[in-house]
Amino acid sequence: MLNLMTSVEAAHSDPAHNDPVQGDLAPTGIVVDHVGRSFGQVHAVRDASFIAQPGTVTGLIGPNGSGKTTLMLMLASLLKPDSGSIRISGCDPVTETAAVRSRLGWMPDVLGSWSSLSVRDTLIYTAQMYAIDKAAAATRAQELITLVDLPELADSPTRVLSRGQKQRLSLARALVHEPDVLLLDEPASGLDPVARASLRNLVRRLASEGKTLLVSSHVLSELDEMADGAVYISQGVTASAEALARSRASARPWRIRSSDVVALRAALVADGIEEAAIATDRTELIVALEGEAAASALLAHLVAAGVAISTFAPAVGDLEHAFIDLSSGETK
Ligand SMILES: Nc1ncnc2c1ncn2[C@@H]1O[C@H](COP(=O)(O)OP(=O)(O)OP(=O)(O)O)[C@@H](O)[C@H]1O
Repeated sequence: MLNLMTSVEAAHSDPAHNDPVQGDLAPTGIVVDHVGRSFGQVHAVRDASFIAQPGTVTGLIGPNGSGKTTLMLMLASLLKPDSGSIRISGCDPVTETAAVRSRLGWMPDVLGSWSSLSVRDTLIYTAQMYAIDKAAAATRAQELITLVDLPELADSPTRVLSRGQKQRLSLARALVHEPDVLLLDEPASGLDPVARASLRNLVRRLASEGKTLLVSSHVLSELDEMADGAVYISQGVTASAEALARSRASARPWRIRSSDVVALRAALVADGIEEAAIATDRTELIVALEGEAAASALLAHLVAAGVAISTFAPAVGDLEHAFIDLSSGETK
């Protein structure tokens, strides 16, 4: 199961959190400390703090308009924060822009591509922009074409690519210079199930190579499977450790299946769950339970009562639960 919110917890529970950059933490990965950015009267990001460690995948989740893209643009050195500080592999995107860009790969949610260039030439020219010589750029382009599975389209102009194929080219482009830190904005958008599975494998592989990945997505089940932790942002503010702890302990629906639904229902009622609080979803019963300990205790009681249980699992993933729970309340 996902180790929910470890990244943001690290930032909020660290004694040096008031200034994580000056604390004991090694200046690697991504360190965001009380960052804010407004556009006129619109406070797109008010107060964002978190740490994403090397070798991990961190999800960035939040409702529409909560500041995810603005935050990513600041991390990518494409937008200057009004307040706070950012470190990418120890470098400041504002004062050490070139160093940050050489260490960071950015996959935007929509690929701005040169439509008449081929996939291969797009990658070669991108590599050359990072001062990779032509021969090495051609070799790197071929490696990436294989990696993201675009061999048939390698020499076609990018304008013929489908949305999903453009996503794969965008990811390849972000990887051209072998960055330490990767920002992926909605990477699974437009991908079919097979391409999503290979994206997930690739993301995990990049993390196992020691890279730091920050992935924003609205497809929470997708993130649940690939992320080690997540940062939740709402109205430009990252969730506090207290809000996350409350969310983890709050009631969430569990799905229970038995070949004998009548016996299952009776056992749930005998365990103190009100009849009205038991929902039915086809062959399964759904009950709200507060935390893992309550779920373990109920399962033990049902088994001890002799009910044959074939499914006992959360009805929503960790991230979806946190998202729904945190969206319904204050984040700070
Ligand atoms: N250049 C800009 N000028 C004015 N307002 C902006 C600008 N960019 C973003 N905003 C506003 O800042 C807020 C945060 O936008 P942002 O795109 O960062 O959200 P998001 O979390 O990425 O949203 P979504 O999930 O819908 O992609 C929104 O209210 C948006 O309208």
